[in-house]
Amino acid sequence: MDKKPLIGHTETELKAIAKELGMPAFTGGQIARWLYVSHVEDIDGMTNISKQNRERLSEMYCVGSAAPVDCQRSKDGTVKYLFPTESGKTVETVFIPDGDRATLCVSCQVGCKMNCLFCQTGKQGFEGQLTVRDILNQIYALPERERLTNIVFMGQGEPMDNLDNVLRATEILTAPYAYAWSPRRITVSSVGIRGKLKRFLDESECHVAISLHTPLPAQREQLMPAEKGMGIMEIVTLLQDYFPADRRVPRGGVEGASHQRRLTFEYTVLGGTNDTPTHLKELVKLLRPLDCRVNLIRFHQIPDVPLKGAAEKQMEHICDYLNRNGITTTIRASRGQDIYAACGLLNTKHKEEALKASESKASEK
Ligand SMILES: C[S@@+](CC[C@H](N)C(=O)[O-])C[C@H]1O[C@@H](n2cnc3c(N)ncnc32)[C@H](O)[C@@H]1O
Ligand code: SF4
Repeated sequence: MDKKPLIGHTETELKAIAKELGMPAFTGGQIARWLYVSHVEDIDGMTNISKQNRERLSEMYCVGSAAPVDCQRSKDGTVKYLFPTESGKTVETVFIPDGDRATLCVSCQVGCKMNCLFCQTGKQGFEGQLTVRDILNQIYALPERERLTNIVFMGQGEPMDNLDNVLRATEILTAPYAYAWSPRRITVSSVGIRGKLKRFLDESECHVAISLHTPLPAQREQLMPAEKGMGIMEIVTLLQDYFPADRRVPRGGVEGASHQRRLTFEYTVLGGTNDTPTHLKELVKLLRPLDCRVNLIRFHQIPDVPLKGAAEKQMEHICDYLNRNGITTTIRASRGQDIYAACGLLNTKHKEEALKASESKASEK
């Protein structure tokens, strides 16, 4: 029987495991700290637990961390890792240092069901959910772990489609006994899924990002089939209950001074597709009732997709227009261009190489 990983369990669950194995419940608390504070590599390293109890624990459990199996380094310092999952697949995680900040872009699924036209992970299709251990291992086994200041769920997969595990992972990241991060250092990005988005808004304190990409529902449906399940109008109506416009910091106030939860809309600018004057006007109309900001993203070209990015001047024009019309907007710095930091590409390369290797092995036989 394979040993079960301890990473991914909350303190309460670890106490239950300890009790089940005939140990005092507080041993579960000690295990939680060895895992999420000390990041031990094996159970033997939990030295304030008796040798006998460590041996008992080791009969059924292991720590469960696994180092990345591949990585690509950009000349701008961005590093893209490929982490193994419990189910034997791989997912991407991108480390993005930026002055005194360092953001980790984590994955929550292997592939994705949402099939957005512009996304390489969407092309991959859905191959499975990440477990809580898989999500946390991207942090636990990250070589730059101690430098992290922010985490964004903007890697592979749709967080609302693996909500229980995403909530459990963020619970451990923010729990005082574990990572003790403020939820304001974590952003969860979603296309919006009916029922799940509301549950997330009610049960989490983390920042929210919504992938918008066009204010026109019919066009959004073409770019993002998830629009059929929960349309952008319904998303905005729901968000008004949590981020009403009158919550905004008044002009002249210090933006970001309040430690409120933040709502951001992500808008990948596609030249000639979602950057016309009509789009800009509709964007302002759509977002006016909300206390939100917009993040303009440069499109990372992916193979066989007839979409293109926009020129730098056009990105700046959109940014100015939205800001002039009262929507706080920024352009996301493009990082790791030389290593294809756009999600999905390292995983695809890894799979193609594995396929080639197995084909050439087969032809040798
Ligand atoms: C990969 S998704 C993961 C989180 C979630 N599934 C979502 O769509 O919000 C994170 C962001 O990357 C954007 N994205 C996907 N493919 C892209 C590409 N080729 N170029 C630029 N942005 C892209 C998505 O639109 C989304 O805003
Ligand atoms: S953009 Fe997000 S939701 Fe759409 S296919 Fe990619 S990962 Fe899935």
